[in-house]
Amino acid sequence: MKVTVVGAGAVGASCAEYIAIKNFASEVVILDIKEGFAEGKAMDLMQTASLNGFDTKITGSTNDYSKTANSDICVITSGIPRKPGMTREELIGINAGIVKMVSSSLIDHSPNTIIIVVSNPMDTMTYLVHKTTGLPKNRIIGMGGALDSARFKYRLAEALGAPISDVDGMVIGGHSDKGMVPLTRLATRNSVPVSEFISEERLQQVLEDTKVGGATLTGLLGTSAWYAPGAAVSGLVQAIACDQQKIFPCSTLLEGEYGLNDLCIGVPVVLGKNGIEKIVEIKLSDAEKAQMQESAKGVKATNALLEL
Ligand SMILES: NC(=O)c1ccc[n+]([C@@H]2O[C@H](COP(=O)([O-])OP(=O)(O)OC[C@H]3O[C@@H](n4cnc5c(N)ncnc54)[C@H](O)[C@@H]3O)[C@@H](O)[C@H]2O)c1
Ligand SMILES: O=C(O)C[C@H](O)C(=O)O
Repeated sequence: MKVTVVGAGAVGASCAEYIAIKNFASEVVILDIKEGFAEGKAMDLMQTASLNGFDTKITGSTNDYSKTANSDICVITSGIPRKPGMTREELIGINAGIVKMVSSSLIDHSPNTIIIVVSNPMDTMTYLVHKTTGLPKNRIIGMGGALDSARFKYRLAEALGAPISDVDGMVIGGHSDKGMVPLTRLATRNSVPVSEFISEERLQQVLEDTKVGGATLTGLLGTSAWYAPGAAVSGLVQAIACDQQKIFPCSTLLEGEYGLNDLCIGVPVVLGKNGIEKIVEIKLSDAEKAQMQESAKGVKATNALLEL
């Protein structure tokens, strides 16, 4: 199993590290445009192999896509991150050009690959990869919901005073400060609805904190987060590489599902060896449906800025 990660920055390196530590891939290639940067990150990571006990071979490449040839899975993290006070949508001007160029170069060398899009604004970048590559929809996956759900569980556990492993919950919708739809109605502590343990008001606070999870970290760090994003990507890569048939909320092209068309947005999907094996349509309440419609409006407004 060969995995390419484009972008050796904070998220790309974290993602490569988690993939290696989980020890399911034979090879990870990290590629970056900055001279020597990917090679340096790859060497540093390889020097953790004996310490962390993995056999995955990590190599770096300065913009040489021949090194990525025949990758089973490619992850796109190249592009600029936001700074405090910015929205993800403001990154479109620079990141669209980068993602377009990177996705075509990847496909030139790995025509059968599955692409995971991370660069922001992620839902729009995922849509752009569809328009650029024309790959079947099961082979283009946007990562956002897995991260947002992890943050939701973190906030739920905090509110409940419970261990995170006792908590389950999912965030669907757009990966944006306003567009996320944390499904509080379906969140549970060991199968019991969380509303049995905390007030509606506290749950609303959890929802609000979850939606601005990325912005909160950007304010603290001065740039956006990388550990949880890297871990979330590695979870998707592992589910595909190991044909786990697990459900994750991912951004995918909708063609009528959830009453939405012609956009990529986060919904639950089953991930396995073919990428997106199935879009899972769960029954939403009227309020949740309305939130999804609103979220889709936001994503479509950003998509409209693309020069296709
Ligand atoms: N979808 C998500 O949940 C999620 C989570 C975190 C970050 N992100 C996004 O991921 C992107 C990367 O974030 P980061 O913190 O790693 O940024 P970073 O600046 O640390 O790293 C980005 C890297 O991309 C490289 N790059 C730029 N243009 C390139 C090109 N044409 N080809 C190859 N490499 C190129 C840069 O040299 C840099 O090393 C940002 O757009 C950020 O908003 C998304
Ligand atoms: O918040 C960001 O800009 C980066 C990423 O989308 C995140 O949610 O951490």
